[in-house]
Amino acid sequence: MAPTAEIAVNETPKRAYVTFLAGNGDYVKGVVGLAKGLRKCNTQYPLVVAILPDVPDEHREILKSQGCIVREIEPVYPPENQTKFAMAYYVINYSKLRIWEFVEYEKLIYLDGDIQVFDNIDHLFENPNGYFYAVMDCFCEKSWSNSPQFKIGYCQQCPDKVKWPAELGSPPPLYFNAGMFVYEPDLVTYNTLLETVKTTPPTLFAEQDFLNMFFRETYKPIANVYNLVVAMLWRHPENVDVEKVKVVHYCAAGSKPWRYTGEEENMQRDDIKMLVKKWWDIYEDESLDCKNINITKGESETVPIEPLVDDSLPDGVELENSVPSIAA
Ligand SMILES: O=c1ccn([C@@H]2O[C@H](COP(=O)(O)OP(=O)(O)O)[C@@H](O)[C@H]2O)c(=O)[nH]1
Ligand SMILES: OC[C@H]1O[C@H](O[C@@H]2[C@@H](O)[C@H](O)[C@@H](O)[C@H](O)[C@@H]2O)[C@H](O)[C@@H](O)[C@H]1O
Ligand SMILES: [Mn+2]
Repeated sequence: MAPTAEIAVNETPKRAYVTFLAGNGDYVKGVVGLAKGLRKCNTQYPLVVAILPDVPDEHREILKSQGCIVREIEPVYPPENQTKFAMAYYVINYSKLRIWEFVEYEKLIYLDGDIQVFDNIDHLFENPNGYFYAVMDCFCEKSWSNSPQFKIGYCQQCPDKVKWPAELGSPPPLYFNAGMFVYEPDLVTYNTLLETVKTTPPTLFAEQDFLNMFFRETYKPIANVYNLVVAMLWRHPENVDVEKVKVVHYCAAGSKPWRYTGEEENMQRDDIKMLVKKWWDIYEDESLDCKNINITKGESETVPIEPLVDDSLPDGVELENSVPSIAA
C-alpha cells in the first residue's frame, strides 16, 4: 500500500511556529525559552528561527541544539526617513517581512522572541484560511505617547471610556500587536509586501503599523489569551483573566524575563513576578532541553485542548472562533 502512504505523507500540510532573531545580544535567551516552552506544551510543530546575518555562529548552534530550524534571512529596511520610532531598534523589525517567503509551509504562527507559550495553541492552525489572525493591542503605554490615540486617551480595549472624537472622523480600525500572528506565506503577498514597504513612510511602530495597514481587510481579532501584552494587566485588568492566558508577551519596559531587575514601573507587581518566574522555570528546566528528550517512537502525550471561552473583548468586537481541533 506504499503509494497511498506516500500520497498521505505528501499531502500533510506543513505548519510551523516561526520567530525572528537579530544581533548578538541576549534575545537568543528569549528564543531558547520559547523553543522549550513550545516543547513543554507538546506542540506538533517545529520552531523555525529567521535570523539576520549578524547572529553569531555560537547562537546559531545553541538554537540548533534546542531543535530549532535556523534560517538566515536578509534584512529589510524601510525607506530613508526622519521618523522617530517608539524604540530606535524597531528599524530591524521590518526584517520580519521575510517570513512570507517561507512558502514550504502552508501556515505559520509567528511569535516574537520575548513571548512564551504556556498552553498548547496548535488548534489555531485550524482557523479558516484567508485571514490574518492576531490579538488587539493596547495604546495606553508611554511608548504610544506620540500617537493621536494616546494624546486623546482613546484605547480600543475600552472604546467607550474615552470615545473617539467625531471631528476626527471614524475611530481607527482594529489594530493588532505584531508580536504574534497566524498567517499563510505566499510569494505574491511577499513580493507585494516588499514593494509596498519601499514607498510607505515609516511610522511610530515600524513594521507593526505597516502590517496593520497591509492586512487591514483580512485581519481577524483573536482573544488576548493568545498574546497577553503584559501592560494589559495594569491598563485593562477587566479584559484579562490571567488564569486562562496561554501566551504571554513580555513587551512592557523591564519585563523581558532574561533582563528582569524589577526596578521599572509595574515590575514589582505580583502577577509580573509570577509570569517572570514561570518563564525562568521553563528556561532553566533541563528536562526540556532537546537533547534530553527521549520520546519513544510513536508515543506522544496528547495535550487536552479546552474549548476557548472568552468574554473579555470590548463590546462590538467580533472574535474569530478559534475552534480547538480534537487532538489527533
Ligand atoms: O535586539 C533585538 C531586538 C528584537 N529582536 C527580535 O524582534 C522582536 C521584536 O522586538 P521586541 O519584542 O523587543 O519588541 P516589543 O514587542 O517589545 O515591542 C523580538 O521579540 C525579537 O524576536 C531581536 O532578535 N533582537
Ligand atoms: O516594531 C514594533 C513592535 O511593536 C510591538 O511592540 C510594542 C507594542 O506591543 C506596544 O503596544 C507596546 O506598548 C510596546 O511596549 C511594544 O514595544 C510588537 O510587540 C513588536 O513585535 C514590534 O512589532
Ligand atoms: Mn515583543
